[in-house]
Amino acid sequence: MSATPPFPPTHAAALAALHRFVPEAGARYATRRNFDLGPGRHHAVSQLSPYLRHRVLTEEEVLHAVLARHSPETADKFIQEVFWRTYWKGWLELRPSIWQSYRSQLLRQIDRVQSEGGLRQRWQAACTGETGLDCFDTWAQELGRTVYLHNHARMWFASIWIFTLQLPWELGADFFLRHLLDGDPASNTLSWRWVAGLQTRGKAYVAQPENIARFTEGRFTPAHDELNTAAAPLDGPPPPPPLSPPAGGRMEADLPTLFVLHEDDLSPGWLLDSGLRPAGTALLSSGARLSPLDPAPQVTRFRADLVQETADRWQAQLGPTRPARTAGDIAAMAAELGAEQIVTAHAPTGPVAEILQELDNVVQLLRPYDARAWPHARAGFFKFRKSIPSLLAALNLPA
Ligand SMILES: Cc1cc2nc3c(=O)[nH]c(=O)nc-3n(C[C@H](O)[C@H](O)[C@H](O)COP(=O)(O)OP(=O)(O)OC[C@H]3O[C@@H](n4cnc5c(N)ncnc54)[C@H](O)[C@@H]3O)c2cc1C
Repeated sequence: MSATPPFPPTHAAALAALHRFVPEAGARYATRRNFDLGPGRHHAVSQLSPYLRHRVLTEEEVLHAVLARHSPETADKFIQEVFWRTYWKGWLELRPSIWQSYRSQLLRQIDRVQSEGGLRQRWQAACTGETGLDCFDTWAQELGRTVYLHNHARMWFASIWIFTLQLPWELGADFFLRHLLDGDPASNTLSWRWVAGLQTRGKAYVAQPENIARFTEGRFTPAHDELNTAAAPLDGPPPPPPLSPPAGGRMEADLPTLFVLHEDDLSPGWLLDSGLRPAGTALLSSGARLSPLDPAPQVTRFRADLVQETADRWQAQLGPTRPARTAGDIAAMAAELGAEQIVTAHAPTGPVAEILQELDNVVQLLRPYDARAWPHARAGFFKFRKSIPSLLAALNLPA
């Protein structure tokens, strides 16, 4: 197996991956998506998440491509999965305090790791894949090597981390965020909460040996006494009530403008089409703020490379460009250019949004797709799902 992950940081590679996968997005995806056959054999799923997460490809583009080939009924399962991403993002956008409390609990758990030797050893063994549990260790090492994990492996891994190894869920979410190329504040934090039983309160996801054996086609056959199969959900406070969805700002097309191209939205065509003519562009990648611990170098490099590649493709319309890591970098560039406004695509809850919040005069423009979808993310996915037909209808999909 190659040590090089199959995710070149380019739009062309993202499009090629989409076109390769589209024929599989119908019945085959529905029947095979839960099977994890191991690295190099994830052909039943799209592996588009590193590109979708950074919006090198947008959800709309992917839905368009799939529905040009399949009926909504045949591709129903795949469409729903794409909307899970949209839903989690909207849900966290309406409850940003969940991200803030995850971050502060993570700091607390990292302190514990430093002061409690036993916890530190168990955490290190889990991160390096040396717990003695064959399936878990293999997934930890696969993640380290390929910077991707199949969805089912993520569920089993998180469940074993929390219930069998009895490690704090925040440390597991952080381990994923630092190693996944698609590491995402919403999908990651809320999926870990869901496995733990904090998201759908009282209902945890507890990995079962038979399920692992079946969906790995016998690659792993953990014994019953190796896994804690009768675990109770973790206890925690109920989620706060939803806030109002973000309204999105309005730019003044005639003002001298600095554009911030950031890693949460790397498809700037819609902004340029709506009249944005920047005097210059700051290229914002927040890799270093992902975690108090060091992210995997592949993750920070992938993000920075994707931002740079996007800037190269749109170079003619961006003015002079320069990498930025902090609010101070952005403010300095705005001052040098004499910019009177800073315009950017709305950054959802997470490190990029935190950097932008440190600036005064930022206009964050909200994609119509997000503006339509996020208000439906007030409750569970079951309710959100009912709005999928109307959200699809708004996309002007092929007849
Ligand atoms: C504990 C845990 C942590 C996770 N952390 C992340 C994360 O940090 N970043 C991330 O992008 N996804 C995360 N997921 C969701 C999901 O596992 C990945 O999006 C999916 O495995 C990506 O692989 P794919 O592109 O081959 O998916 P496919 O099966 O081909 O699905 C197509 C697309 O639908 C979306 N999607 C599919 N499943 C989910 C899901 N369960 N939740 C949200 N969106 C989904 C993704 O955009 C994906 O690219 C996590 C899931 C779990 C259980």
